Amino acid sequence: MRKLAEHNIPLREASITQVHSVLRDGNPLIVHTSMFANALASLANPKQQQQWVPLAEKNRIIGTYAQTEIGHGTFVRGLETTAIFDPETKEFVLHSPTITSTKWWPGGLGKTANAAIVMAQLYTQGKCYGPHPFFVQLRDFDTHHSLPGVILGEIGPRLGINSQDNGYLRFDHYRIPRTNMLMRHSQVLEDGSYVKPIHNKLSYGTMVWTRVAIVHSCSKKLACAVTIATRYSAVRHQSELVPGKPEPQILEYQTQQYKLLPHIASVFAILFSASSVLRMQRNVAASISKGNVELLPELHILSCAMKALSSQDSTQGIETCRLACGGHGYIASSGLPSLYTSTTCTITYEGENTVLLLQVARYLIKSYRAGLEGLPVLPSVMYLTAPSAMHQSPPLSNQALIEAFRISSANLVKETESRLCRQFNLEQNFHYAWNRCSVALVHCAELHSRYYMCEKFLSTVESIRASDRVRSVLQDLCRLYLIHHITLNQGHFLRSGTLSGVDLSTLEEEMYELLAKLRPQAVPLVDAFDFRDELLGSTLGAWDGRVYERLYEEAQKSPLNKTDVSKAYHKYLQPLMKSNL
Ligand SMILES: CC/C=C\C/C=C\C/C=C\CCCC(=O)SCCNC(=O)CCNC(=O)[C@H](O)C(C)(C)COP(=O)(O)OP(=O)(O)OC[C@H]1O[C@@H](n2cnc3c(N)ncnc32)[C@H](O)[C@@H]1OP(=O)(O)O
Ligand SMILES: Cc1cc2nc3c(=O)[nH]c(=O)nc-3n(C[C@H](O)[C@H](O)[C@H](O)COP(=O)(O)OP(=O)(O)OC[C@H]3O[C@@H](n4cnc5c(N)ncnc54)[C@H](O)[C@@H]3O)c2cc1C
Repeated sequence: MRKLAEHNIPLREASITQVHSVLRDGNPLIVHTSMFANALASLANPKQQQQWVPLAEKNRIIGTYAQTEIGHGTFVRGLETTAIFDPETKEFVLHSPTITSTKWWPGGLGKTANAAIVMAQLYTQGKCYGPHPFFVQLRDFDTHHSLPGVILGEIGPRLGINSQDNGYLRFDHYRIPRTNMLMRHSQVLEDGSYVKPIHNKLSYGTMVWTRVAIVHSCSKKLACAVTIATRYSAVRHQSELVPGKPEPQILEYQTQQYKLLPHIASVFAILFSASSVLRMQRNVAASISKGNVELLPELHILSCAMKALSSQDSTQGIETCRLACGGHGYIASSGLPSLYTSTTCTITYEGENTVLLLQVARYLIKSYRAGLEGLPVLPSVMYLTAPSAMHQSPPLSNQALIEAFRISSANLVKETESRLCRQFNLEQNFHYAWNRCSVALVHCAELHSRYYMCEKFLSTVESIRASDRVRSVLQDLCRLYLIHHITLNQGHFLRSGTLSGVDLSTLEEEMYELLAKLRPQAVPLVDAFDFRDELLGSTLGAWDGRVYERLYEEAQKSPLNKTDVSKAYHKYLQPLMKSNL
């Protein structure tokens, strides 16, 4: 918090800085500095912002975002917590009517937060208007005791991020003033009448914002992992590449280069996509302020697509980096296990990936059908029904590969839409037909998302003007990324006829050449990420390469090494050894 103040970083921008990496196993303030701060900024009206934002910025109020319940995370419309307006007292009564309505998971809720943005079903004048956000004080601001009518605690140990005190929360007819409903987009007036928003998903805005922040954070986490594994691979010597010759750096092995270099490339692909979505988010936020919500669906879909792809890629990349470090990758002091546990959760939270990809697929199918009917569609999906442009670029050039992605993606959407129609004819029910096609629909969403990411990588690299040599290295890296993802998805390109078997062999050959060409750039590339050793927190990945010394020094800090003979010897081992069991 002191660092944020020193650098004049507003609270709601903290999550896209490295500040939360200071803590190794989750940050109890991350939801306060990200979702809570953003919810106040985007869902509260100006008067409410004046009331709460300064207190949140001074950390008098520490908040969380309490939406998920034990019974429902994905299906937000299914939330059960109620907020019933009482016109007599001009208050909302918050209540948790069932066990499944217990709020479950919010970060920092267990012990840290004294307030929350609570998503609850709004009832007024006897009618339910769906989930809405409310500012709710949970603990006394001086004593930190939970308030009467509020029951809360921590949910217990998790796979990782155990310092984040994820919590549970129940309400027992807990009253809050009417003015605690966040009223920027929709309102309940004093007489209980409801004023609806200009778009009924504006109250989900904090989720959209967080998905964009997650994309950015995934590129940082993956950058940490590739830095550790690449530096280690330059220090580690093992086996013989040529019999009788000295043991080479493991980075000399082609298989090791294949494990690391595509993930170094992936850091850039995710980062450039994150920047593009962030720009769009800022534009949409500005438009919403002027009452224009036209681009909100596009932002929602793009943020779902990029959150899903980046969380999946970074998690897989981090695990590959851990495996690439052999046994030493499994030790906590390598930093890789905690990077993994703090990244794999991004696949689940803020919208489980499969669910988000199905949102993307729904948009693709709707846009494809609209395009066929000649109706207007938004820019990112115009290509689904636009004429093919495959032959305009030199064969297998970067541009041709992007076109191959585009056409294959359009082809897969077309094929899946036909399957959906056939299934609909059999089932006579759209929802059952949709479910029966959902694996294929997820593949459509993944290929569309990959196309977007590849396109952003290429266009960003080509726009670099500062240095020819930097651009040249990044061009090679981008080329490797494109070819790598084509080889991983060969079937789609063969099916669409955009690439032949011979093309794929040629590209594969080029990929192996690129691995060798980029090998000397591997260490400089990760050094350029410029992580301080303190932030990296890794015995394997420190700048000076003193891997073995650091591993040995770190082992000395193990509590078991405080004494030569442990207590357990006297208590258990010695009796066992003497027991003749
Ligand atoms: C270290 C990382 C850095 C920063 C991160 C900060 C903090 C990190 C720590 C922890 C964070 C974790 C926090 C959480 O997890 S909070 C809880 C998050 N929960 C979710 O994300 C729930 C996911 N579910 C949903 O979002 C939705 O319910 C849905 C699945 C997307 C939609 O369900 P569905 O039943 O289909 O839809 P409806 O609700 O009826 O919607 C119909 C219609 O609306 C469109 N839609 C949906 N959402 C939005 C939106 N947000 N904006 C605009 N439009 C939206 C939907 O596409 C559909 O449109 P149609 O035109 O097709 O009808
Ligand atoms: C570390 C962590 C931190 C979190 N922090 C917060 C927080 O601060 N605040 C908060 O409110 N919440 C938080 N959450 C909750 C999180 O947002 C939810 O766990 C997440 O949205 C997934 O919902 P769920 O758990 O209900 O999973 P479910 O939706 O039950 O998913 C289970 C399975 O069902 C599948 N499924 C569900 N619906 C569909 C569908 N329509 N079609 C196809 N398949 C489907 C999913 O793909 C998945 O495989 C956190 C969770 C974690 C793990």
